[in-house]
Amino acid sequence: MEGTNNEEEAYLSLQRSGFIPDYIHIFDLNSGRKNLLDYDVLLIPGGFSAGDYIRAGAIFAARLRAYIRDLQKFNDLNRVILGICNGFQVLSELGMLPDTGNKMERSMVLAVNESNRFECRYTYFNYTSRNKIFESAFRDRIMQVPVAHLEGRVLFKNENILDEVLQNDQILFKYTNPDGTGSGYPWNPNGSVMDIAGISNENGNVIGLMPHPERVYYNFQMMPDGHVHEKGTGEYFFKAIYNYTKKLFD
Ligand SMILES: NC(=O)CC[C@H](N)C(=O)O
Repeated sequence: MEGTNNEEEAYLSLQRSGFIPDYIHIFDLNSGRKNLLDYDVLLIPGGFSAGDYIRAGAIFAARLRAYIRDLQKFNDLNRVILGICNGFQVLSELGMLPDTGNKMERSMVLAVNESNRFECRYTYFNYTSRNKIFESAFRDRIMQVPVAHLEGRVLFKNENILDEVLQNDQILFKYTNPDGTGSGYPWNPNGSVMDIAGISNENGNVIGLMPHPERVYYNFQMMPDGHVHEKGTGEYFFKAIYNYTKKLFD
């Protein structure tokens, strides 16, 4: 969509992980030239869709709502729907995240960062979930990953939603300091509740995260921090999705 600006890194990351990617513009859906259901994975990339007017992701989500049946079908087929940064904002606007109880009701927001400014720098996350897609790639690892957003502060509509999210093991990625012993600003760049950097739906196939693994596919894109990074965080991330998706067809 107009204002998206991370599609190329996303495309290349998918391609390098084994996928055969394709760009789909919202106009391709409007004209019927492309159909979401012809694909096995949908990635909504980062950017400033519609200039972040109203709220980041709100206009993109309103326009995607025309294809909500296809998105639901995608979901029913267990196919991965991934939203990175602006894509995460879109999925939460659509009610596809955290979607506790599978009702597709909007129950979270990505509010303006507590610092009230755009935060663009490296952060770290740790992985504490048992989500089947990322379990082997990330279990007990602290990963470095960049963020770049103004509206990244995860807030749930009420305590019940947070409780359900916790019960269902939907928190995938949490910001942490580099040794995994705590967080707080600046390690949590936005003030997200429980240091949330990324979550999934109840079933685990719809995933949203604020950090950008597609910007660190290679280890030379990682910030030198005294640790040996054999691979970029993005390679682990996208290959995990590729391996999961491939299994759906085996
Ligand atoms: N990198 C991004 O996708 C940014 C998302 C959105 N424009 C924000 O600033 O919050």
